[in-house]
Amino acid sequence: MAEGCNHNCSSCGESCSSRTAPQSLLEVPHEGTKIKHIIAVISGKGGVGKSSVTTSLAVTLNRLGYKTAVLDADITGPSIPTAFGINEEPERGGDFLYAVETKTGIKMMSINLLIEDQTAPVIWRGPIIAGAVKQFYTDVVWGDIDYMLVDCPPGTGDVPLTVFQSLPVDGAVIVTTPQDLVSLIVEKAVRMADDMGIRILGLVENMSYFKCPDCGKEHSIFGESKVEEIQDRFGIETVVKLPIDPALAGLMDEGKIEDMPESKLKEFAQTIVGKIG
Ligand SMILES: Nc1ncnc2c1ncn2[C@@H]1O[C@H](COP(=O)(O)OP(=O)(O)OP(=O)(O)O)[C@@H](O)[C@H]1O
Repeated sequence: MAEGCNHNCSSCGESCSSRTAPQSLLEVPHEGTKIKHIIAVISGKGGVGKSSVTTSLAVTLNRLGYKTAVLDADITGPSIPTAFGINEEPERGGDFLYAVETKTGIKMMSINLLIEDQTAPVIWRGPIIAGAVKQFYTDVVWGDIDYMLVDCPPGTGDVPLTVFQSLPVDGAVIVTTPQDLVSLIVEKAVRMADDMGIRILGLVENMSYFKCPDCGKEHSIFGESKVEEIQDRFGIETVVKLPIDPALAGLMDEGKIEDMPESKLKEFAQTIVGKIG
């Protein structure tokens, strides 16, 4: 048994013959950070509107009265600061950073706030990227947060894996679009979460339909919705279909996502909050 053993194997890194539990890989946040719940936002593939959904969900949770934060873990394609219209450098204090605050009080951290030229590509290998994501959790003072949303890069690579292993994630929201391959793509995301012991809180089918502003008829631009099929197949109870909304895309581009009108995400957010408890 290791010297000074406190019998808590999960927090001990010693290679010890008396080990009764594996070492926890969970990172420890800064002492100035108190986060109650963490939700990872994932997608099987890129361009489905994951960042758009993350920021809209953050705005919705914030409006519901929860202290909300967004950790932009999409290191090579960060778009969270743009959506909030923020390009200020975070305040530094010793060897840590303070999360920046949007105009409505959402806390945020992104690699784009730390690089001088925001158009320069971040060309880092997987382990460095994963390290940066961990540091956004450990070396950033987030303050008191009810819900932190983690915008993961698309796919099932290093970063979602790091987020699931290193952060105390309560569950994941999967973002998808209606298309033939969606079932396969969602299955990958569901299985990754399952394998890591992370529960799926809900599924967002983004750009599900377009509602004609003249006649009100709904058109399935990218194909028929696959939501019901996915619900049955994977047992995901909470789903929402979001329309193609050019005005929302405009708000994202202009950095005014906080001016978005109330959306179907409100009910969705209330349901997942109820699930987390
Ligand atoms: N419901 C929507 N209606 C109209 N445009 C949308 C909608 N959702 C997202 N978009 C637009 O689609 C583009 C891609 O969205 P976004 O950046 O959120 O995707 P993403 O899944 O995060 O991409 P990636 O994973 O590749 O970083 C953006 O220009 C965004 O404004």
